[in-house]
Amino acid sequence: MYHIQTLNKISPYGLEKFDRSKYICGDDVQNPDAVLVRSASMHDMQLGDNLKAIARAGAGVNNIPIDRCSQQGIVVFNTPGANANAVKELVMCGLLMSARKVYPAMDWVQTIKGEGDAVPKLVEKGKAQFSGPELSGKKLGVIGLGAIGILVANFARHFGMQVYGYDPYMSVETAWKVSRDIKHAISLQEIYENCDFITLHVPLTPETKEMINSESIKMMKHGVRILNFARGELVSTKDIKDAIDEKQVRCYVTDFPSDELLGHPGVLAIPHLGASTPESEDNCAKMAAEELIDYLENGNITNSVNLPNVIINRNCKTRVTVIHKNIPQMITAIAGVFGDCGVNIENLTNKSKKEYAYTVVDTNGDASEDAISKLKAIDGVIRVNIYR
Ligand SMILES: NC(=O)C1=CN([C@@H]2O[C@H](COP(=O)(O)OP(=O)(O)OC[C@H]3O[C@@H](n4cnc5c(N)ncnc54)[C@H](O)[C@@H]3O)[C@@H](O)[C@H]2O)C=CC1
Ligand SMILES: O=C(O)C(=O)COP(=O)(O)O
Repeated sequence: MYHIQTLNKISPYGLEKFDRSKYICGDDVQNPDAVLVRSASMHDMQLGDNLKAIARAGAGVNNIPIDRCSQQGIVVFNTPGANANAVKELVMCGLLMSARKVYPAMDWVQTIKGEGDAVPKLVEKGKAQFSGPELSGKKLGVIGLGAIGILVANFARHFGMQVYGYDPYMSVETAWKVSRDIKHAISLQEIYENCDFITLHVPLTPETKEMINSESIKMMKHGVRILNFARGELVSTKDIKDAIDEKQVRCYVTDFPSDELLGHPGVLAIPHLGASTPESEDNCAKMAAEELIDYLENGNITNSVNLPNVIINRNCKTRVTVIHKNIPQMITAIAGVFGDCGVNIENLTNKSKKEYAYTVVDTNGDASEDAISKLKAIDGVIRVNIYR
């Protein structure tokens, strides 16, 4: 039996992928083979020796100790694009809310309840304080043109916005999806200096942490509106509050409220609802479950953030997979063990990702305990798994 521990509420649509004759799933599962998680922080968690994989049903993996996982040979998956449409739709709502004063206006209109027949007149009188600009003709800067950024950039054109996109790491495959009308910004400065609205769609990394700070805000247009549906730590809380107080920033829409931001005028705080739609929860859970199942049962890796993607049909009696450091002589050493044990290799695949690599060996022979011990003893080998 495989044991799957869930750390957040995971859509049943994903959980039902696990065949109950082979899998036990639940939040109380101990010593799991794999963990299914959304935003719960795993940084302070012990990662047991039996743990082989973690699947993040979602995009951001900053809640997972990736380095520790790699060192322990734990494969970390995410579900690229599975919640992108949900986030895009809420970003559009955020854009509208940052311009038109819908939220404070709706609060205000409730205060005239009880005024009877005077309500329509009071509405017409009171509405003047809530006028806000249109999006059409304004410039939107999209930072990060991944699954979400591209959808946001392409959609915003339908609001009549002029869109600038910035992503120095964009793949060619991704570039094909960007509409031709989107201006390719070659620097962040170009976005900061030109745009009336700026929306962040980058992962939280040491490079992007607090990328919005007093220095970057200084370069922006007076009265800029900033949207953050990516991660709270991308924006310096102190600097954004100061910039709002100085009217340099007109509005900050964030899906990641902190105590200091709540109640601050000019901040529109949303309780991390970007991916909270049934459609996206289903998509993410299904994709995450399928990734775990194919890894646990076949050793195939799809959408891992710390190991290379390796998907090979299984048509041999035995598969042995090795997670190891990406250093010279590993393939020779691994193949040598099979040779020494008299086992013929039918197929050997090796792929690497940064400091780590993955080797899959298929054979019609058997992998003896002796062979497995020898593989584990190779300097640089982190984990060996057998699939029969
Ligand atoms: N509010 C919510 O509920 C959700 C938030 N997110 C957040 O949004 C982020 C983006 O999600 P996706 O678009 O699905 O991820 P993605 O991986 O498809 O796209 C991220 C893009 O950012 C780019 N990038 C990385 N560093 C950059 C930098 N320094 N400057 C400019 N571009 C840079 C990458 O090249 C990539 O194209 C996630 O990492 C997560 O933190 C994602 C889903 C839901
Ligand atoms: O996918 C992401 O990065 C998200 O932020 C979504 O988080 P959630 O799964 O809604 O807790």
